[in-house]
This record gives sequence, structure tokens and C-alpha cells, in this order.
Amino acid sequence: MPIPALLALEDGSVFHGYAVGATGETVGEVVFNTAMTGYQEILTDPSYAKQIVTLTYPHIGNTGVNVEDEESASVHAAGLIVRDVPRRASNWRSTESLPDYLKRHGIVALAGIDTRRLTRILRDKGALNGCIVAGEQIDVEAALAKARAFPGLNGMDLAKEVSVGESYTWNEGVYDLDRTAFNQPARRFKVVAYDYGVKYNILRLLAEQGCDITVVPAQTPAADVLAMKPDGVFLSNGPGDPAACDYAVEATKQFLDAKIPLFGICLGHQIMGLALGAKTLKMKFGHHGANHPVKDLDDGRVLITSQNHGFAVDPATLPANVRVTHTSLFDGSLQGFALTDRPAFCFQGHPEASPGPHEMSYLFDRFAALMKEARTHG
Ligand SMILES: NC(=O)CC[C@H](N)C(=O)O
Repeated sequence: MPIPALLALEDGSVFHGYAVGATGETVGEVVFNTAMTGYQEILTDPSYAKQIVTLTYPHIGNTGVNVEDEESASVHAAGLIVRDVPRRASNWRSTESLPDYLKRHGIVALAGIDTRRLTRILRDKGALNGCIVAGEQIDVEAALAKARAFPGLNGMDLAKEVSVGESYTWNEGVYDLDRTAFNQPARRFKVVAYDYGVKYNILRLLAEQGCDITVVPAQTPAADVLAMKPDGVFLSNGPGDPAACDYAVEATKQFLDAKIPLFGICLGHQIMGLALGAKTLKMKFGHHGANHPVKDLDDGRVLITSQNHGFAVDPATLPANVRVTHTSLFDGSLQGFALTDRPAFCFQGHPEASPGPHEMSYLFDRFAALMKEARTHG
């Protein structure tokens, strides 16, 4: 017999199902993600800290889990909700089933509920705080009270919580063309990457551009980074409210003043906006998926992108020296901008994909080009 589990939402909704991960309880903001694949990358994306992810694709776990698809050193999502987990995982790379993996990481997960109904609630009301409880004895009222007691992500600074404790250099090689071996690429640029919750594939794509990467903790002062004389600084993705990361905003102001090549992704994009004096706002239910159309305003192309954010930069608050480069074709929200008087640009979605399409990867070429240009003319 499966172990009972339920989801209680702050609006009073209760969904009864069964446990497919650890027993116990977890609280967080409940969001939905529409990606059809990539559950392991989603679970290990540090940007999901304090969020319970429900996947709208109904069969999750079909291909098991493997060591290559980890996007960080641990699972960061606060919990997982799915419609159904297959009884058996099948894939040549699979080393473990999803339920075993969730149990091993202590992640509470719920299956067997109507995820379509849950998603409609989240779309109508916006992301809601929730509590999953998994175990033989469940007190529904206590679960509802825990959902309501969760303070929500507004004002929550989580980047420094998930960041690395000490600096390190990213030494993983780069796949050769037939993807059979890792080679050490020629290092053309020295890049310092701020870890606000960085995903491995960002570091891999930077390495592919020939970057010699030093990853630094979220609260590293800008002066320490500038003393390393990097060719460029990268601001990573990460969880929580960007407006709460005052240390990151302060450091970014100094990088902008120093006119150092700067590239930000997701939380990094929001931090760059804040450093320029713009405002961020909480979206209704955010963007979480792997098929979000985004328009590149420079050439009119539409790119299918990977997305995961619940906050956004308000474009009306951007200063005059900013050029909007990308907008969402789902809701018109700001997706990317570049400075007109500095070698700095950023993107709200996930050009590194993992999971998702690779259509935005040209932004990594753009960062390399900016660093090359700055070296020639700087
Ligand atoms: N993926 C991210 O970097 C997310 C940024 C931020 N935590 C948000 O929810 O908008």
C-alpha cells in the first residue's frame, strides 16, 4: 500500500494523494512548471529553493535519474508534485528511480493528485504557499496552518543561503565534438562567476567559450573581484527575492562603474536591473517551463526558451541608458536588456537550458565577444 500524502494550500484547498518521496512534511511557494522533460535538472536547480514544484506533464520519472543531469550538488526544490510516476524507469543512462532518488535526498513528494486542477488554481490565484505532508497519520488542519504560516518569497534573501561557501575554479573540461571525451579548452578569458545558486550548465557553456572561471560566494565584495583583474564578471541565477540581495546589487553597481564586461542570467538579470535603479516586482505565477517564446528585438527572431522566474524587472523603471533586447511573447514582460554605454547585458530566461531548447545559447557568444572587444579597445 502506498503511503498517504496530501497538499494543503493557503487558500484552503486540499489535495489527497500518495507519497513518492521521503515521508515528513515540507512548506514553500507552490509553482507549476510545464516542461515535459528535465525533472532532474529542475529539482537540482538552486533557483527553486523554498518552492514546491508541480509538473504539468503527467508522467514523471520515466527515464529515472543519472549523474550527468544534476545541475548542482543537491536537490534544492522544497518538494515535488506529480500526477503519476511509472512503476519502472527505463533509460540507458538511468542509475536510480526517481522515488528512490527523492527518498535518498529527503525530498517530500506527492503523486496521484489532479495536477491540472492544481495548476488552474495557481493560474487563477497566482502562486500560493503550500504544505505537503506524507505519512500514515496526517493532520489536515495542521497542514493548512503550516501553509498559511509560510511567509512567502517576497523579501526573502536566499541567494546567500544556497551559494558556495568558498571560491573555487571550475575545472571540468569541455566535450569534444562527438561527445566522447572531455578536453581542457584553451582559456581565452578570465571570468569571475558570482554563485547566487548557479547551475552547472552555465559554467559549462562559459568554459566552452574558453573562460577560465573562478566561482565566488554571493557576498564577495566587488573590490576583491576587481583585484583579480577579470576580463568579465558573470551574475548567476538564484532563488528568492532579488530586491533582498542588497550585497549583490551593491557589488554590481561597482562593476557597472568599472565598465567591466558583465553578463547576468535570471536573478543576475534582476540584480543588474536593481543596480541601475530599476524596480523588480513579483509576478502572478511566474514563468516556469521549457517552451516560452521570446522575441529578440534586434532581429525579430522568435526563440523558444527555458524559463524559471517568479520576479521580473519592471521595464517602465529602467533608465535611459538601457536598450530592451528581448521580450516575452506570452505576456510582454521584459526578458533581456543591454546597456548603451557599458559592456553589460542580461537575460531573464535560461540561455543555458538544462532543461530546454538551446536557442538562446548565442548569448554566451555575445559575452565572449564583449570581453574580446573590451580587451582590444579597453
Ligand atoms: N532562476 C532564477 O534565477 C530565478 C530568479 C528569482 N528567484 C525569481 O524567482 O524570479
